Amino acid sequence: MSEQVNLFKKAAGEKAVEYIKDGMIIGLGSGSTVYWTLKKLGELVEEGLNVKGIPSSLRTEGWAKEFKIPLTDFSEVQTLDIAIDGADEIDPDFNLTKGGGGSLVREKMVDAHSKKLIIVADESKMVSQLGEFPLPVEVLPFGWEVTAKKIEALGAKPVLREREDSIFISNNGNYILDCHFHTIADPKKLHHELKQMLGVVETGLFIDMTDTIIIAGQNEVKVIDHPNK
Ligand SMILES: O=C(CO)[C@H](O)[C@H](O)COP(=O)(O)O
Repeated sequence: MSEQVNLFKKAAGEKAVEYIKDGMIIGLGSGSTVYWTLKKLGELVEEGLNVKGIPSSLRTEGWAKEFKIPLTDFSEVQTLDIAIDGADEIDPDFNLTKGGGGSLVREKMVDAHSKKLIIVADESKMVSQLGEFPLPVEVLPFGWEVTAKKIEALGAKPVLREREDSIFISNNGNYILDCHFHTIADPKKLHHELKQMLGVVETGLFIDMTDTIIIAGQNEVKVIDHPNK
C-alpha cells in the first residue's frame, strides 16, 4: 500500500469517530482503514468517552484491546447504535463488496444489527459497477469442491483462498472462495442466488445496508449520505 493511500485511509477512518457519542454500542469493522478509527477511538476512551464495541474479527478484537476500547458481545446486546466498517468496492447505489480480509460473516452480523452503518474507504474503492474485485464467498469446508462448481455455473471463476501455501481458514472455521465475476450486473440477485446454494455460508455482497460513506482522496474527505435512508 502506498504512503498516500494509507494517508487517505487514515483521514477517512479518523473522520468516522465524529459520529460516536457517549454511551454508544459500536460495531467495530475490519481492515486497515478501520484500524485508524480504532486508534482514534482509543484516544477518546482514554479521555473519558464511555462506549463499548463488538469486534467483527479477531484482528479487530486484538487492536481494540491494544487501544483499551471496552468490548461487549451479542450475549449482552442485540442492537448496536452504529457500525464503522471498511469495503473493497462501493457502487453508486451504496452496495458493497467486502471480505478482502476474510471477515465477511462477522462483519455482516455486526453491520446488520446496527442502527447506522458508516463505511470508511479511500477513493480507489468507489466503482461504477461491482465485480472487478473478486467476490469473497464463505463456504463450508465439507464439499467445498461441489459448492465451487455450482458458483462456477453462475459465470465466475472461484479460487480457494490460500495464505502462505495453506488454505485460509476464516474466523468461523470455514473456507473462502474468491469468485472472479469481473462484472456483477445485479448484486442483489447474485447475493440471493448464492445464498440459496447448499454449502454457502455468506457472501461478501452487502446490499441496502450502508447509510453513510466517508471517502478520502487527494483533495478532501467526502461524507456522502444515502439519499433514501
Ligand atoms: O471487508 C473487509 C475485511 O473482510 C475490509 O473492511 C475490507 O477488505 C477493506 O479493508 P481495508 O480498509 O484494509 O482496505
